[in-house]
Amino acid sequence: MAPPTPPVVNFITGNANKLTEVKAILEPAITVNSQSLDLPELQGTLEEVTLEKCRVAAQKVGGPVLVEDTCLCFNALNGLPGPYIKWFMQSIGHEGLNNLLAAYDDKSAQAVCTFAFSKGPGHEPLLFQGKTDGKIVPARGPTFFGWDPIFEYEGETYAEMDKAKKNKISHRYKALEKVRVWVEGGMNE
Ligand SMILES: O=c1nc[nH]c2c1ncn2[C@H]1C[C@H](O)[C@@H](COP(=O)(O)OP(=O)(O)OP(=O)(O)O)O1
Ligand SMILES: [Mg+2]
Repeated sequence: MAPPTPPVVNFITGNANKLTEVKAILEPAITVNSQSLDLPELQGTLEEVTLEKCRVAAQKVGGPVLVEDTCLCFNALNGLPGPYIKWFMQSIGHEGLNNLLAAYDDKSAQAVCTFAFSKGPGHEPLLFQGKTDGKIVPARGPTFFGWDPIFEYEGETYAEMDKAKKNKISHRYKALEKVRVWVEGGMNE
């Protein structure tokens, strides 16, 4: 008998680094197809931002979609920049993000990944969240993925870390574990 075909998800993102990690974590158990769409992102809580992103993606694609929104939350700033980290990264960069915490002793932060899956237009998305605690440090390591160089976990920044290691402890890995269990369990609501 032929082996069963793995389930397929359609991951919508404009970020090639995210796609690489999602494939590295889920495949071969789950096949990851992808479409690159630049989705508008609302203001609000991380859950609201991700839910709306997923509704819009389902509408545009006209079928089942998986999307993800990533937040970097500084504890001293009550969770900011949070879902706005992309704009902070683009405008003030690694050094500016460190400077935001200069007035505080508490440099602790949380990386949060929220995936949302919708069966298609009009179907309310389901959320899957993963969090990893770390701290904000001056940049160390290669600079090709976002804030990886300033997020330190157990003595190493995400950027210094071996990719395979990041994909075993990251916010994205923890969220995708929940996605995987749900997909392999038959994707019931
Ligand atoms: O593991 C990560 N390590 C370092 N940086 C990261 C990571 N994951 C996302 N990032 C960056 C990308 C973007 O600057 C912001 C999240 O914004 P976010 O809207 O989720 O990502 P995006 O707009 O690049 O892609 P998408 O098309 O999926 O919305 O944090
Ligand atoms: Mg985005």
